[in-house]
Amino acid sequence: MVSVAVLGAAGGIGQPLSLLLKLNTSVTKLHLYDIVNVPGVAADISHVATNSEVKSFLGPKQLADAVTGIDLAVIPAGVPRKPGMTRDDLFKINAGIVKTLVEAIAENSPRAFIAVISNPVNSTVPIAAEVLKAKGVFDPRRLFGVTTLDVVRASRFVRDLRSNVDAASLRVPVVGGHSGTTIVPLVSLASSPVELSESEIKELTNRIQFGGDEVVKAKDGAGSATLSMAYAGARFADSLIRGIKGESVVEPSFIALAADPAGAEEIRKLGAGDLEFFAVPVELSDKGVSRIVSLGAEPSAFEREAIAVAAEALSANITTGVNFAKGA
Ligand SMILES: NC(=O)C1=CN([C@@H]2O[C@H](COP(=O)(O)OP(=O)(O)OC[C@H]3O[C@@H](n4cnc5c(N)ncnc54)[C@H](O)[C@@H]3O)[C@@H](O)[C@H]2O)C=CC1
Ligand SMILES: O=C([O-])CC(=O)C(=O)O
Repeated sequence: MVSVAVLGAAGGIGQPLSLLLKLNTSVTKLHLYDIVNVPGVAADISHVATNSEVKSFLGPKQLADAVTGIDLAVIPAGVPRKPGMTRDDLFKINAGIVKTLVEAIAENSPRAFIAVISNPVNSTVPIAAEVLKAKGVFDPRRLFGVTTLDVVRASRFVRDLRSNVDAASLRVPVVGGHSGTTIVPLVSLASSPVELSESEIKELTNRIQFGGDEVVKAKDGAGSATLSMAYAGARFADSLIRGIKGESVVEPSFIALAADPAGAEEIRKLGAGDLEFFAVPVELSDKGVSRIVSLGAEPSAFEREAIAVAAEALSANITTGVNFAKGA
């Protein structure tokens, strides 16, 4: 019995993500919320022959009901990029949207897991944390920035370089944040060894860091990644759901490092310093983050340098989010 709400369900990500969640047999209730078009999306998805119940919630008056009695809220609400924009350019609009949605979750389902997709994730997750703190219900183990698309791209882009690699099973830990150089793939620590030259690793790292731009450019004004993001979001939601059901699952995610202060020490020493938030591999359970998983070995010198670069940019992004939420 797992109830999931998708907030922003009528959007480019929201629609295919909701469909994939309808196919997830662990989901028993699916609440679809948006400020436009969601009754049609919900009616359409509700005809898919799986056992879950789909309900539509339209507009701010139905927001409280949309997030009542839920175990997990997935948030892809907000505007996407157009060519020439950075993710940070989305802050002005998306910051307020995420704040409002998280306030509603805090008031109606304070124990729900929250998975934030809306960009800029490096700032929207700190906003969500501040909102939850202000409402007195912040549990760092239950708040997640969804960085799965970076992990998905890393596996797939390695496969583009080496056709003997299985993109579906290769796991590359990706740490840091979710924009440009804050995205740090640790190719040297992949789940199975990947033999690449130094220049290939540099190019691969750059491609993973700026993978979102490839899609923004190809869509030419019609938005950013939606289908691969729906896949990534559904995969992350499924990992959270498997955790809720008692399985132990490991996924990288952008979290508050307070979720596991002892486990965070390794990444702090590697360059995260005193940052409050960082993407790290986490083990999930019914409590959310059960621990930050050790990287298992030292990243390469190139990767350590990339972590230092990421930390500097992340610090500013986090402060922007915190200041917004505090009204500073
Ligand atoms: N974390 C990640 O890896 C990724 C994040 N994104 C981000 O996801 C967000 C959504 O992208 P798309 O689905 O392509 O955009 P979209 O514009 O197609 O859909 C956004 C949806 O949010 C809804 N919305 C707007 N304000 C809302 C509110 N106050 N409450 C509820 N719903 C609201 C809109 O009506 C629309 O249906 C963007 O911020 C984008 O940058 C996109 C790809 C990857
Ligand atoms: O690039 C964007 O704006 C959307 C995104 O976060 C991604 O595709 O990784």
